[in-house]
Amino acid sequence: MTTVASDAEKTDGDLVVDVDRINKHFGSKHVVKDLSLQVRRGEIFGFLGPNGSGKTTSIRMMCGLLTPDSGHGTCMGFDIIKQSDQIKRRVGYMTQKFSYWDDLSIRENLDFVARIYGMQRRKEVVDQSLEKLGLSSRAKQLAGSLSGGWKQRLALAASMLHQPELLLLDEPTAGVDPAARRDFWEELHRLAAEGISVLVSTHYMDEAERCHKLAYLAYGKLLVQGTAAEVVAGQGLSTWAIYNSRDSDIRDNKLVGLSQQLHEQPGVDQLVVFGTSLHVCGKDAALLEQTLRRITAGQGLRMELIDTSLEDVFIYMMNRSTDNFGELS
Ligand SMILES: Nc1ncnc2c1ncn2[C@@H]1O[C@H](COP(=O)(O)OP(=O)(O)OP(=O)(O)O)[C@@H](O)[C@H]1O
Repeated sequence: MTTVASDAEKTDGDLVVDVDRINKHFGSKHVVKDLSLQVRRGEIFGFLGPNGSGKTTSIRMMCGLLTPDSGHGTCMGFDIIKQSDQIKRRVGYMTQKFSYWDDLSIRENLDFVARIYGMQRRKEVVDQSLEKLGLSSRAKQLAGSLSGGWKQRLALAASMLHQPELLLLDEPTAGVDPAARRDFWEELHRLAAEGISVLVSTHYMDEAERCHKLAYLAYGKLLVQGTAAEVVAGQGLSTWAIYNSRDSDIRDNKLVGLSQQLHEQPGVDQLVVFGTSLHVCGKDAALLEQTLRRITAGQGLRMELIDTSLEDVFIYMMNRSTDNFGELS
């Protein structure tokens, strides 16, 4: 695992999550393997990785919602194994499958959640929540008639009602349109600025780029962690974009043919068509350039060295971990 984060200037008092070599099995399946990770106060920490790579299980263990088989750690200063009750009270959990009552209004839904928590001064708490999450104007609207984005906002309000210090968001915006996703993330950053820490699992690259830090898991192993820029730099990939010189060539599928030609050529580690360009990545920058110049010569193509994107890196890591599955399992 590559750790590329540098946090020397921070003190340990900032740590909200600090786990050391935690493991989880489900039956014979080793789902999380020796996970060590630290999350700081006010940090939005994103978990990425293929389906079933252990993101949700990791997040749940770090917050005392699931007991690790081995390893140890703290969450908000409490022991994740012995003091899970104290942790649970301070955590807000929003899952993809947040259930609200369609035939209750936003206000009634929040009031219901406040009753479940046994909260005092419910009206005041609900009013504050409506105000804080910009839901006041729709307080009387039935939850069932809300768009996906507003439903997510309601789910966030419900998970924040008891004023948790740490939020767990499990693919919170799956199926929500980009504009609503952007609003949701602005809200998360406002909360983080107030000192609330957020652990979020996602498959969306735009969301990954909005996290302060990222962890990439595959087959239960943490492969890399750090800021988006650190994660990209850590893989040391060189990336070229190749375009058709003429728009008419797009219809000829020239790039698909080129992709086949480049497959398994020296220096070429990855080929991905991105819209009207082909992204070609490789670890050995000089060899990659040599190969590209040789193969594209005289084909009427334009090529340009570009910044490697987070998406290029994640695809690369995913393919690599699949190749190394035997070694990782
Ligand atoms: N309660 C459980 N009992 C048995 N197996 C489980 C349980 N929870 C998770 N698993 C298995 O553990 C593995 C990791 O699951 P997990 O939900 O942590 O992955 P994930 O990375 O969050 O996946 P996704 O992106 O699909 O949400 C999967 O193979 C899953 O089927």
